[in-house]
Amino acid sequence: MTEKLSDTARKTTLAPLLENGWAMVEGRDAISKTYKFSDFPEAMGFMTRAAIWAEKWNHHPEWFNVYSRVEVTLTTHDVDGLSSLDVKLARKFDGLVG
Ligand SMILES: C[C@H](O)[C@H](O)[C@H]1CNC2=NC(N)=NC(=O)C2=N1
Repeated sequence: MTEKLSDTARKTTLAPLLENGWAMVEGRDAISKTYKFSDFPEAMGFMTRAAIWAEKWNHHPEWFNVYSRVEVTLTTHDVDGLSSLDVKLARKFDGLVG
């Protein structure tokens, strides 16, 4: 059962992401990050690898791509806000580029 992130979890698990390029989305309980790549194939490579994890975990990003830029927004629609699944996916996405 997915639940909204508790205040404690926000301090312990969300805070490090917010120091690593993720930001709260204004007016929503969601986080976003813009990844920059060298070109379109690199951006698509990231999206393809990210999509495999999203599908595996049944947790899907909202995202927008233009050429080498990928803007990712994560939130959990089922709880209308952030959950541990968003933290898990954000960490995975950062790991794919790291
Ligand atoms: C029915 C299906 O399990 C749900 O719609 C899943 C799919 N992917 C999802 N992705 C995200 N980001 N939030 C959800 O609540 C969600 N729910």
